[in-house]
Amino acid sequence: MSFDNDELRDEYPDGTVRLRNPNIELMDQDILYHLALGSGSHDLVEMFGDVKFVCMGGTPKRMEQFAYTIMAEIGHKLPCGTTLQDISQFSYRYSMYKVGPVLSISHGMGIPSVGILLHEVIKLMYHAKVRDPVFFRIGTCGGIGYEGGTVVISEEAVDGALKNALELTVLGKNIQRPAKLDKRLVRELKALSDPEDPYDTVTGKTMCTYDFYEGQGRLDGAFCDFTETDKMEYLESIHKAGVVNIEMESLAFAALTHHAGIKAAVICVTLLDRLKGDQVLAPKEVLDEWQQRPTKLVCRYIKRYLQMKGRLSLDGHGSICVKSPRRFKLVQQESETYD
Ligand SMILES: O=P(O)(O)O[C@H]1O[C@H](CO)[C@@H](O)[C@H]1O
Ligand SMILES: O=c1cc[nH]c(=O)[nH]1
Repeated sequence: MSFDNDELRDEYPDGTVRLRNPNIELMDQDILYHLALGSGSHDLVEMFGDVKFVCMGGTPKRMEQFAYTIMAEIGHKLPCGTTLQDISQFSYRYSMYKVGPVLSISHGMGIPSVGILLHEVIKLMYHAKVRDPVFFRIGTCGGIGYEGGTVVISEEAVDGALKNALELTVLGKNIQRPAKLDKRLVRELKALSDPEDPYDTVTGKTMCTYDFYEGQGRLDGAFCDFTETDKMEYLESIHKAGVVNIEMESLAFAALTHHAGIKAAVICVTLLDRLKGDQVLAPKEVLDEWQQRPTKLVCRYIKRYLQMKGRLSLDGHGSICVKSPRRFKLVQQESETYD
């Protein structure tokens, strides 16, 4: 198992995030407006320089819960009597929590929302001089041929017409950005799924649409100009083309991280099988439990990374303890044969 972004090493040997925008370094300060942060008003290196993992998901609640979960998993301690603070609370747009090397951020719904956030988080990584960050989207989706509760790791993202690129209109012209995800990261995450998990973890193509209803071929929106037969023909055709799930952010997530040279993965849980229906019918408690599933995989990955780097070790009972140099050696040996 390797955690280095080898393909990008040649381009950015020190691992820092480079912006493909010469304007930024000429600016006196850069205001990250939607994060309520700025390079002039905040010491971004001090605040974020140790970040390694950036985890994003749709809702503020999910990402707050994720922050507390990862805090317990890696044994991160807060000063006595304090709670995690939403760093971006005064943006009133996104929520952001920091737990040691992990950032947990809500991205809202859809490509425009996650796109704006990615511009600012990628710039944040640059200003903070973060090295080789790994980005995860922890989401929900509709399955194609998979029951609710299945975890899907995206191999690539495609749009509603099966194009593997994000199309943007810039200065009146259409440009395309390849929506590629890191193949090795997909394999590493898949390898962390446990045969004992009471649900399947699968990989495949993820379709990303601009809409939840008509865009995903639902018959139950406020408008619908197609028949059930049209819908089923479309869903069967994308299923045949290798699409295993549909959601609404992966295209921008894959395209913008790839353009920035950042390793990224998308892990979603299915809320229903779209070949069987349109409405999300599972009870709230079941949906809440399902949403923990992608989180578990990401926690395993982060813990494994910290173990390999000697920043975390587990005792024989799976509880977290401060590693001794000897134990670190053992962890390293185990890790080398891990993949
Ligand atoms: O659960 P999240 O991360 O919000 O993702 C999925 O859920 C939303 C639709 O309900 C869309 O944003 C879709 O991509
Ligand atoms: O069907 C679904 C479920 C969750 N999110 C989506 O975008 N689609």
